[in-house]
Amino acid sequence: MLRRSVGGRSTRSICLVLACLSLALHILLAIFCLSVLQTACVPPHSSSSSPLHDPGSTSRQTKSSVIISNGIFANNATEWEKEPTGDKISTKGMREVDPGGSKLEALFSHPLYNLQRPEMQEDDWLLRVKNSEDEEEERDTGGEEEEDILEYLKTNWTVAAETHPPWLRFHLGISRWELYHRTDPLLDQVTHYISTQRILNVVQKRGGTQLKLLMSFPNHGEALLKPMRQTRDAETDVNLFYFSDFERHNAEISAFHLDRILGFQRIPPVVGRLVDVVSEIKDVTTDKKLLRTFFTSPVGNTCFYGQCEYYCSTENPVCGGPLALEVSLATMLPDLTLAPRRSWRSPWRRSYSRTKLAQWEKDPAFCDGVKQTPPYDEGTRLVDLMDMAVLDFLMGNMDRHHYETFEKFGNKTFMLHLDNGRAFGRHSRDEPSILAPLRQCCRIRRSTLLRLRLMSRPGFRLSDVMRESLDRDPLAVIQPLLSEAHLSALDRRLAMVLQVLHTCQDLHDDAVYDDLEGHYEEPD
Ligand SMILES: Nc1ncnc2c1ncn2[C@@H]1O[C@H](COP(=O)(O)OP(=O)(O)OP(=O)(O)O)[C@@H](O)[C@H]1O
Ligand SMILES: [Mn+2]
Repeated sequence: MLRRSVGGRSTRSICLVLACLSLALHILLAIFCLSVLQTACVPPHSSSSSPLHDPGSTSRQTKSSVIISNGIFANNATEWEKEPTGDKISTKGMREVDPGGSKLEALFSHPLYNLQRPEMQEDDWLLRVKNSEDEEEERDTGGEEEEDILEYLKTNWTVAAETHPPWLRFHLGISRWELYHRTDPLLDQVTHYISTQRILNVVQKRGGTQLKLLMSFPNHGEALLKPMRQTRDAETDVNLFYFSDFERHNAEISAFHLDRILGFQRIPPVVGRLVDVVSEIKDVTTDKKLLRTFFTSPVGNTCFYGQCEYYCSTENPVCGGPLALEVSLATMLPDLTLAPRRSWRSPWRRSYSRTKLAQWEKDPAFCDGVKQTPPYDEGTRLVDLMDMAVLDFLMGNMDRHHYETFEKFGNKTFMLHLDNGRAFGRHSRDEPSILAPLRQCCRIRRSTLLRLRLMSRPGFRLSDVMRESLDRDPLAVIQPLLSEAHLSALDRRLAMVLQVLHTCQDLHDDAVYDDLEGHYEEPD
């Protein structure tokens, strides 16, 4: 009996020990599984989640890279050079895309987006830190309006760069080849600055045809405001000519994101903001002509219309709801007194007439003449035009009558893609005539071609990376900046661009302008 009870107790304790052991093993197993799962969920580049920040990108150079002839260059690009059309591209030489991860990060981590910059010479920067001689000169030439800014620059350009306000660092970072470096964290700071800083003053901006406001912030920062006039989904009326269409604030924002995704960096940073039409415009403006146009609508919304050529009337008011108004804010470029710009008429400019056709619409060989005409006869200007045609076709922008360049750089520089307000008007129709430059010239930068092909692949799909990029804009919490219909139009149009390029490559040996030729640098 005693023995049985002793035997029973020891069996019970053995069972207890076994149970504890099994429990401990299960807990260990659970901890292990959790940690493995968690690791699998961490995106390939852990990052800050701030808008537009490009994680893991603060270092400007990648390990294996090619230096290229006209200024730009790539890693392991040769793998790509041999590839035919988008759908046939192999994954050779490509970073694996984590199916659950960020496609935008995967795109921006790709070697084609981490091309090594050429070494910058002093005169490749638009502005330079000043010395006392420059200051003297400026005192003599500056206009009254600019004096404040010049005074500010004079006293600040010599101090440590970190103390410069973001807008000034943006200006100081403009180079011969691009407006900003895509991986520069400054981009985040400048958009954050203009989307959050107190608005000190508002005046109407002259030039152009539609209402635009110039907003001033502390530390002399400035931004160009375009207001929301219609809902995101409102498609342009089919009976409206391109030159009568409303400008859209979300088009300005989306164009900036698209330009950056295409790898161009030719549009100044644009960000959305919700402004209070009374406390942030009416109460602070010193523009009496603007102030006179404020009124309260029948439903109690505060509205205004300003003074301009198109749509500045009581019938076309810009209204808060009742006070909040969605706007786009574009970072201002350096003042023209500091960095004069040249405006160029686009060879493929439309006629801006209801009845007349432009020369390029009548002459299929139009490009032959353009190719022989300066500045398109040498350097990268012609391929820059092609890049712009691709950008405009993707976003349906028919309003590219002019483009600008910085005078300082002569013809050896990039083209600014300003004024994108008439883009993204229609998603249900594509406008093939915007691709006329590409179709007629059959010329494209290799780096552009390869990036376009990359974005036609599911892992880097253009609509997906655009959606993700636009989601980082402050206005995305109200409503996505572009509707799904506009996003899928991007994919459809990209396929059309690639088709045109495919045909070009079949017909012409010189269709691809090789900006990626060069020698590999061994990883260090
Ligand atoms: N970010 C910017 N920084 C400095 N200047 C700018 C900026 N954006 C536009 N501008 C200047 O302001 C002018 C007018 O801007 P924009 O072209 O956007 O206006 P618009 O009313 O749409 O013009 P248009 O009627 O000619 O199409 C431009 O030609 C350009 O020179
Ligand atoms: Mn315009």
